[in-house]
Amino acid sequence: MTTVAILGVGAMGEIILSGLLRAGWEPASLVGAARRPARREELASRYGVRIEESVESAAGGADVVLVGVKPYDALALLPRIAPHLAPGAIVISLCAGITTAQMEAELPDGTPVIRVMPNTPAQVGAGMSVISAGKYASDADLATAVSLMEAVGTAVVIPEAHQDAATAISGSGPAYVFYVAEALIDAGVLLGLPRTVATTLATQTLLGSATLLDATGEHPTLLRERVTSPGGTTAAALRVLDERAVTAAFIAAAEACRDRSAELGG
Ligand SMILES: NC(=O)C1=CN([C@@H]2O[C@H](COP(=O)(O)OP(=O)(O)OC[C@H]3O[C@@H](n4cnc5c(N)ncnc54)[C@H](OP(=O)(O)O)[C@@H]3O)[C@@H](O)[C@H]2O)C=CC1
Ligand SMILES: O=C(O)[C@@H]1CCC=N1
Repeated sequence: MTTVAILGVGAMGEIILSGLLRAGWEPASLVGAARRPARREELASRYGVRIEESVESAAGGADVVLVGVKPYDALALLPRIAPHLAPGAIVISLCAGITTAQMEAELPDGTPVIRVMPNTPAQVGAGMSVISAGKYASDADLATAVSLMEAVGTAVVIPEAHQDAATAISGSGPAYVFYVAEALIDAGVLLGLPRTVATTLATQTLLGSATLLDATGEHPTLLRERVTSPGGTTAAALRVLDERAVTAAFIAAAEACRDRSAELGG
């Protein structure tokens, strides 16, 4: 049984914890570390998992150590856990921007380090994780990380140079989608729909469209054209989105996200 320690059980750490349990992982194979007593009690009673105060004792003995603290806390945490790592333990960072080389520099020589950028749909088994190996991680270590993240969704291995770009698309991407969902719901309410109805319509439209895109493998342009009847309603709406430069706004937002990720690492 692979044992996993999650250091920093905040938003993302809790999602991975709950996602692994949902995927059938044994509570005994998981341990978390959280600083606040109330948070430790909350997590332990919600998940039946051991939650330690100390990152050192949570990391000690684990096969996989997941670093789920904020990027600017991560590098200070690694020297603390370094003396407690089990031989062969893999350190997996979830932190935006922090490079495997930066982490390796804070850990004993030869420690296998893997960088993962997950996303929040992992909570429901629909996550998207992008994974890059550090210089000491073997193919077997990489396979362990892939199989861990596949328990909570889809996982792909990418060159580390693409991690900041991937963060701009899949890591932060759910926030853009929820932003669109909020906009559609508010638009529906403005047009007179009850909020519950607007919410159902927006949610199912996002879900159905993503499922269609995935299931058919068709290009989104073709799928969009199929919605757009000549002289009809969709063309009228899309003209407004183009006039407001929505595509350009998404590109600029992704660039800002990528740059912030690089800055967090720098
Ligand atoms: N949220 C997301 O969608 C994604 C986040 N990530 C990455 O995940 C990481 C966490 O982000 P997120 O979950 O959003 O942030 P949160 O602030 O929700 O979580 C960070 C957690 O780490 C805890 N923490 C910090 N230092 C320690 C310590 N020494 N011992 C124990 N716990 C500690 C914090 O505890 P306390 O509450 O006491 O401060 C907090 O609960 C980041 O590096 C981020 O880049 C990656 C992909 C997606
Ligand atoms: O906002 C953030 O910094 C984190 C990383 C990717 C998603 N959330």
